[in-house]
Amino acid sequence: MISVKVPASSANLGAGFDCMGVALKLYNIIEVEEIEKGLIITSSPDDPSIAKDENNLVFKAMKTVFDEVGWYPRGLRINLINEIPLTRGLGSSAACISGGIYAANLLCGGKLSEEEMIYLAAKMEGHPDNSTPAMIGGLVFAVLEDKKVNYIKFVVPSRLKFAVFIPDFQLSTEYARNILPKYIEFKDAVFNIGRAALFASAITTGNYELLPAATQDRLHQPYRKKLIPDFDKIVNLALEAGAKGAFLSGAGPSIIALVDENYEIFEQNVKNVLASIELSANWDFMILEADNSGATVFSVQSTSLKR
Ligand SMILES: Nc1ncnc2c1ncn2[C@@H]1O[C@H](COP(=O)(O)OP(=O)(O)O)[C@@H](O)[C@H]1O
Ligand SMILES: N[C@@H](CCOP(=O)(O)O)C(=O)O
Repeated sequence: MISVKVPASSANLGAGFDCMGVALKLYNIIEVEEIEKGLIITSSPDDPSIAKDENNLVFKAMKTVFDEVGWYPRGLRINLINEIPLTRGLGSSAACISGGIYAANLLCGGKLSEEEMIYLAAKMEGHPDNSTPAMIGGLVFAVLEDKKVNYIKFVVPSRLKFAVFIPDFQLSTEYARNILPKYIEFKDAVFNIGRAALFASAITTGNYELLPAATQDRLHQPYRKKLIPDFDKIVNLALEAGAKGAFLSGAGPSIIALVDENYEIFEQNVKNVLASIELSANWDFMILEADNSGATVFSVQSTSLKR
């Protein structure tokens, strides 16, 4: 049995739609084992949206590796231990895809390079900003090309924290992508380009005072916030509590805020306000650090199956 640990991820990071994302210390564990025959899939906690057949996202990701290398197990047992909330904008799908590809590559003897795995995952997900940090960790600037992903990984210092606000309702990424406009005004494109560049410079040089300006967006949040009634209240709450920027996590509905070393004061301020304001949904709140490792082998136990 091979066990792989794969992190959650928060994509876009404000202005960097489809090209910036960070891995977070919140994990799924994917356990895989070759068996004599058949496909057995279990998950905990179980969730009706998690398929237990060949439609399962982890299995589909594993199959892309088997198809790529031309090797197939006789049968497969997959056990999923899920900490990443599903369909909340925290990269649960990317964790399945990158974790499944990473696990399958281990199962077939490591035939794919890291670059090939990164590309396979981004191609399957459709954008590289979740799957790449889920695979390699860190805060990643990434662009999906025809046959590869061009990326830079930045190792995030522990002084930068990520406050995550998670509501009790789901918003599928597919739906949240379909509502985006096909065309935007030139000035909105220019607005985002500048802030994405400013974000990359501010985060890598530690100029966190620039982050509130650098995390503003006109490409996706103005459209998606209409689906999240408490969006403005939560963003303003975080900024007033001292966050260095607050914005939609991925396609939402979760909201994420950047917090520096004064995070304990921030946390207390947020908890006080969350308990007192009227909101349309119940919101969980946690402060996470960035994960700088990505998908890793959690454990390997020798399998009983002899070829
Ligand atoms: N642990 C999991 N096991 C199997 N499938 C999963 C798991 N987590 C997510 N998925 C699949 O991914 C879908 C959610 O993907 P998506 O809408 O992109 O949400 P997110 O913002 O969490 O990535 C779920 O409906 C399910 O099909
Ligand atoms: N760039 C994507 C990111 C989706 O992230 P997820 O965690 O919500 O799947 C988008 O904004 O659609």
